Parts: sequence; structure tokens; C-alpha cells
Amino acid sequence: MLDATSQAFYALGLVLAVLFYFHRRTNPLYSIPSLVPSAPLISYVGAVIYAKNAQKLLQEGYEKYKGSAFRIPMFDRWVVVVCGAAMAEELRKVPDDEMSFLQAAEELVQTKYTIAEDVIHHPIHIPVIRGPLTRNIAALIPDMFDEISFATDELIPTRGDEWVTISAYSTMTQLVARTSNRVFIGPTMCRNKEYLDIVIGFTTDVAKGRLVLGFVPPFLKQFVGPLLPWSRKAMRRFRVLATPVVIQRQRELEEHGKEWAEKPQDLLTWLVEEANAVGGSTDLIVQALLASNFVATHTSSISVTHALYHLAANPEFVEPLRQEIESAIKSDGWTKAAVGKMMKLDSFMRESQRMNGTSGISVIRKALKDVKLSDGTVVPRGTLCGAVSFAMHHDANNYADPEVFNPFRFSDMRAEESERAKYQYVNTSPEYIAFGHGKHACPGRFFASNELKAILAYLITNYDMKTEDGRRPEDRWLGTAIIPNTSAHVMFRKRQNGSTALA
Ligand code: HEM
Repeated sequence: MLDATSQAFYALGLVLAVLFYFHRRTNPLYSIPSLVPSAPLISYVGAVIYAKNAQKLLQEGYEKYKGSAFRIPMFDRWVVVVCGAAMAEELRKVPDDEMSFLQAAEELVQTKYTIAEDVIHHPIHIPVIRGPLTRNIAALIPDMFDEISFATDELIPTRGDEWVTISAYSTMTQLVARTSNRVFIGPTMCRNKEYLDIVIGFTTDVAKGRLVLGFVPPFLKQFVGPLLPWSRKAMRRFRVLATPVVIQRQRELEEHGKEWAEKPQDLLTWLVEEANAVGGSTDLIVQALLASNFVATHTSSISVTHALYHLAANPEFVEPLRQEIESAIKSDGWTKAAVGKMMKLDSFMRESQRMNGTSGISVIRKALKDVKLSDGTVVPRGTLCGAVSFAMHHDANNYADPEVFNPFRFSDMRAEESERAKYQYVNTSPEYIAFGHGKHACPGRFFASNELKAILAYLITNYDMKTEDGRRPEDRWLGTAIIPNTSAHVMFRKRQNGSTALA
């Protein structure tokens, strides 16, 4: 016979099992199919399987559930992913009060703990990126070209007509960080080694924090989050460098007032103005500067490295691009107008992002209430949701010969006047979600498109490039993230008749 304590213990166990059984039977999440084991605890095995095989599983799920949805396991949650263009379109149309992009980003990146709390509550950098930064690209481009020229001389140290071998990913990351920061904060800081070290390393700092919090159950995150050291240390170092620069700019703007003819046109000025408008502190501006670097640097470095690998492994694509770029520069100089004329280069970037991209999932949202999709799937309140991107970008129903890198696929399509805007690099569509889609599609994509095309245009006109073995280095998937080979090298040779002069 069992004693009273044991009886109570077993009774409690039975009640919990019954409650758990009903929870799973009634929670619509569990009627959404999963490709990996989803029973309690065993789902952690599923999360390991997914982390190691995300590309394969997303492809398998996409093919099996196109027009519908399936769920994938993270260590701390399930994520529902919809498959196919019609479903991606449906997802982007769900109103903000039913599905939130910001809350999804907050949960996925755990921004409160991995970036900084104030800037998450008052993201002043988002209206600035969407507004003045995008509106003023034409004014910023000459400085960006100037920095690209200055930085490449240092980062790609060629001599005469000899080939030099450089580490591609780290060089592209430096080049992107310097070019962006030239117009974020100015020429002194953008060349400061420690500043660059912090802004480039910050993505890894955030990723480490995310990784740890990914293993922590939701109710414990609030205790573990504040203990994570990496981002806090980076923010401390960043404050030491950036705060005096921010204070100086605040002072100058105040002294000179609205009519200041020499007012620096850069992200810092616009962040100070936005902070003034909403009563934000100096420290909020500092945080917003680092947050801007976080959203801009990593995605752009990945994208330009993907494109560089395509170029270096396929020298036959270079000549038509060179002709187009040189003719645009000849007529318009190193300007936004010239970059706008580079339709083949634009197509090259879009195709590179279609083929490779930065993530297997896009259009991330969090359900704020139970949301019923047209196929009958109910995404329960509190669940993260997204659309399968990589597999959709490789679907033969969307793109002819999807596994072939066809650099001028989109410029050929743009030859039709009516299709001019539709297939531009920055344009999102239900079949092209590399920048997200809809209201929350990346607001920095206009800046990124100009910056990355400027970098490639400069490299193409000034260097010959090749990979060491003639092949394109393979990408790596880290969970859902797609990373170009970070240890591969590209060989550069300065063109003796290249158009280095920045007119
Ligand atoms: C090629 C480079 C880039 C890629 C591939 C990229 C991609 C993305 C994607 C996929 C999203 C989420 C959209 C969604 O899920 O619906 C996003 C959001 C965002 N991106 Fe980018 N991005 C790039 C460059 C940049 C740059 C250079 C900036 C800033 C100058 C930037 C600023 C942002 C911001 C602020 C958000 C959040 C938008 C919001 O909160 O509504 N991005 N980006």
C-alpha cells in the first residue's frame, strides 16, 4: 500500500498529465505539422536536429506544405513558418494589432538584454533611417565613394600588377563598416580602429547573448538577461568613444541653430534632431548609433561578400558590368545618378541575394491574438511566425532555372518599360522577401542598395578578381542564418588602366 504522501504525489502527477494532455489537444499550435519530434522534452532533440539541418528541413517543409504552414523548433519556442508566395503575401497583410514585427524582433534577438533597453523602447534610429538617411542618399554618395577609395587602398594592398590574396569576409566587413560610418558619424571615427572593432564585433556580442537566452525558458530570461556580459561591455566601450562626439554635435547644432549652412549631413545630425524632437537623452543617441550599426553592418557585409564570391568565381560576368559602370560614371561621375543607371549591377545584387541571402526565413511576426490563416492554420497568440524565404527563392515556379546564377535575370526583365521598378534590387514582392515584405520591410534597403552597388562598382572598375581555385566558396547555414564562407580568400590585382580617379 502507498502512504498518503506517495498517493498525493501520484495524484498530482496524474492531474498534471491530464492538464498537459488537454493543453496540447486544445492548443492549435500542436495541430500544425512538425517535421521533427515534437513530444515534450523530445522536442529539444528536434531543436538540435533543426539547428544542424535548417536548410534541408525548411526545403522539405516548403515542398510538403506549400500553400500552408508547418512549425520548427527552437530551444525555447516553436516558430510557425508559412510556405509559398500567397502565404507570404497573406502574412504581410495581417494588421499590426494582430501580428507585430517589432515584438517578434524583440523576442528573437532579445534586444532588451542584447542591445540596450532605452533604444528598444524609443527606437529613434528607425524613423531616421526611413526618413532623412534615405532621402539624402544622393548627398551622401560622394563621401561614401571617397571612403571606399581610401579604405580599399589600405585593405587591399596591391603592388604594381601583382595579385594580392585577401580574406574576403573580414575585408568586406571592414569596408562596409567604414563606408557606412563615414556617413553615420564622420571621417575621424569611421577610421578609428577601436570604434570599428566595437561596431563590427557587436553582432557577435549580440549573437552570444541570443544563443544563451535561447536555452533559457521565457520566465527565467528576465533574470539571466541582465547578467549577460558581452553587449554590456561593448556598449560601455562604445559610450567612452561616442559620447564626446555626440555631445559636441549637440552643442554645435544648438549654437548654430536651424540656419547652419555647414550643418553636417549625416546620421548623427539626424539622430540628434530626432532625439531633440522626442526629448531623448545623449545616451539614447549613443545607443541608437550602435543599434544602427547593428542592423546595417552584418546584413550588408554578408550580402556584398556573397556578391563578391559570385564575381570572383565567374570573371565572365565582369566585362558587361564594367562597361555599364564605366559608361554611367563617365556621364554622371561617382554619384547616385550614376549608381541608378547601373541596372545590370542592380540585377546582379538582386540575383545574388535570391541565390544566397541572409536568412532561410523572413517576414517575421509575433501573433498578438489567435490568427486564423486562409488555409485554416491557427497561429496561437504569443507564437512567432515567418515565411520560408530561401526555398521560395529557389522554387522553379517563381524563377526559371532557379539553381542557375543568372546575373542579368532581373535587368533582362526590367528591359520592359512596365517592369522597370518591379525587379529592382530594393523591391520586395510575395516571391522576393530577402528584405522582408510589406510595411516592415527593411527601411535601410535603399541605403544598402546604393552602398553595396557603390562598393562593387568601385571594385569592378579598379580590380581584377578571382578565387584561389576558380570555384565559389560555399555558404554555411548557422541555424536559420546563411553565412558566406568566412575563411575564404579572394585574389585582387589592380587594373593599370582602371578608373580610380574620383571625378
Ligand atoms: C543588404 C543588406 C540588408 C538586408 C538583407 C536587410 C534585411 C532586413 C530584413 C529581412 C529585415 C526584416 C524585415 C521583415 O522581416 O519584414 C530588416 C529590418 C530592418 N533593417 Fe535591414 N537589411 C539590410 C541592410 C540594412 C541597413 C543598411 C540598414 C540601416 C541603414 C537596415 C535597417 C533595418 C531596420 C531599422 C530594420 C527594422 C525595421 C522595423 O523595425 O520596422 N537594414 N532588414
